[in-house]
Amino acid sequence: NVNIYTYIYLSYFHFTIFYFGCLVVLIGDSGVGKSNLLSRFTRDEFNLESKSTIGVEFATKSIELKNNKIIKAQIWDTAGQERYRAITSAYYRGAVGALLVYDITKKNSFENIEKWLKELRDNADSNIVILLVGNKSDLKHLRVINDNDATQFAKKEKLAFIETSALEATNVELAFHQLLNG
Ligand SMILES: Nc1nc2c(ncn2[C@@H]2O[C@H](COP(=O)(O)OP(=O)(O)OP(=O)(O)O)[C@@H](O)[C@H]2O)c(=O)[nH]1
Repeated sequence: NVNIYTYIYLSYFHFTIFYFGCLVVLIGDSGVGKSNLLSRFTRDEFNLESKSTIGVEFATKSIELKNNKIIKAQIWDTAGQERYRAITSAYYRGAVGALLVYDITKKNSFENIEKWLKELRDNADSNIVILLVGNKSDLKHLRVINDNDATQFAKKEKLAFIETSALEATNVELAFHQLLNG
């Protein structure tokens, strides 16, 4: 039971994909740092007390690819909270890439990657490029997921893998570029 406002909302987003071309989605548990990866990449901003995303937020940025082509990437930050699942899964369609994010200090967020990956594979186009991202690499003393476990998992699932810190701006640019360069 989708109401008329939801239809208008969805049509608007689908129009913007058509207009901007390259859609990337950020996926993962609530609190892993998706909103901050987006703000670091698009505005070079970090927010220590960022609020939970409601539904979907987006930002755009022009990126120069390896082949010198300049594309305008539209990046959607989807809410990690369970209650928004019904809205966000509709947005996977049409995405060329996905950053699948967990927090290196939260075991649950890594265990849930399997669930996110399934949701992504069930809803997204089959040729979508997926990058596994271990965020908050600055919190070395709180690390519970070592990069070996993540590398193993990524290999098994045929994903690329990178660790980032939105706080220290480590590998954030690289992650988006790697994703869009395919
Ligand atoms: N130390 C550290 N903290 C981070 C980093 N990235 C995000 N945070 C913090 O983690 C908390 C959650 O970040 P958000 O970006 O709001 O997380 P989110 O995944 O967008 O959460 P939802 O919108 O609920 O899905 C905030 O307090 C951020 O300041 C990072 O790289 N290092």
